[in-house]
Amino acid sequence: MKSYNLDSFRGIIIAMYSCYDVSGEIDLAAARRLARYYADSGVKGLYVGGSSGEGMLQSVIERKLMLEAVISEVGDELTVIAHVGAPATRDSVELAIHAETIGAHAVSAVPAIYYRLSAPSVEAHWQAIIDSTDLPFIIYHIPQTTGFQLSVGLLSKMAAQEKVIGVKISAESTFELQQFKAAGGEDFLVLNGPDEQYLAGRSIGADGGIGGTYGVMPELFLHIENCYAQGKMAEALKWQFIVNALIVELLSFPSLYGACKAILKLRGYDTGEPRMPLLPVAETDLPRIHALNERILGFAAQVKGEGL
Ligand SMILES: CC(=O)N[C@H](C=O)[C@@H](O)[C@H](O)[C@H](O)CO
Ligand SMILES: CC(=O)C(=O)O
Repeated sequence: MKSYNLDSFRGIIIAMYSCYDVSGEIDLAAARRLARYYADSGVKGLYVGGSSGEGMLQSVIERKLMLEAVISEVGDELTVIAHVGAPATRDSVELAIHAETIGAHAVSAVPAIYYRLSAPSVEAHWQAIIDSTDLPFIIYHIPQTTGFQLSVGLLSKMAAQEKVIGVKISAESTFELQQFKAAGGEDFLVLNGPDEQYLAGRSIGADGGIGGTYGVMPELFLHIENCYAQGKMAEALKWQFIVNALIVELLSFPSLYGACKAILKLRGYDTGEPRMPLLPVAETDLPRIHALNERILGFAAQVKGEGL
């Protein structure tokens, strides 16, 4: 049995976008405002500095600042998971220690990127992070970007440790998700990564999800989760399909994060542009962003009207 409160990690956790000012520097006030917006939306938590959070495009100091802004605003209300993955183990360890010092609820990390690493190397990397704090640790498995295939064997070995409470799986195989759940056991969390498969992942064993597009439509994912929890599968599926059409549109822009940030800006949350090499939305695409935002807001109002 894990001694951590696993329930605080079950549910909808937004992979939060980073906030920059006009010159591209971390914007602390904007980060606090965005975190507040999310806390008021009713989600369970925030995942800071991951893929959507552009942690890999920031310096160690910038990553600390972004996390500090979020924790100071919502650390008492939401579960805050600090993604500390970095190419160098020592940077990850520094970030993990900092996260613990300022009150993060868990740390998480991808395998060290860039080098093609062996499983023992990835294991040692993760172990150094785990050993550096008393915080629970969530593995971040995203082979399509890291190139590292996490085996069920290594997952099982990691999951046997008290501090390793779960895995966020962004691979698109729900079979793999189910195998990880089976290997980890009941008190090991499996968190769904691909937002397009939230309901599929949940149905086959995921305890919740961490996703980037949740950040522009938290109400819709909360609704899918509520429908699922109440056994209303047809309704849950209907909304997953609506969400998927929206995600397909989001993915049609030069960068997904640029599109999501442009939508947030329309709602009064200016988080700046994504960092290069991620592309912002072009001026000529703004009418399409506007229309997409209206559609999402319309669905959010509909869901609110339906209650549950
Ligand atoms: C690479 C990436 O950003 N993955 C996110 C997390 O796993 C997802 O939330 C996607 O943004 C989402 O599923 C859209 O494809
Ligand atoms: C974790 C995740 O979904 C992301 O960082 O985008």
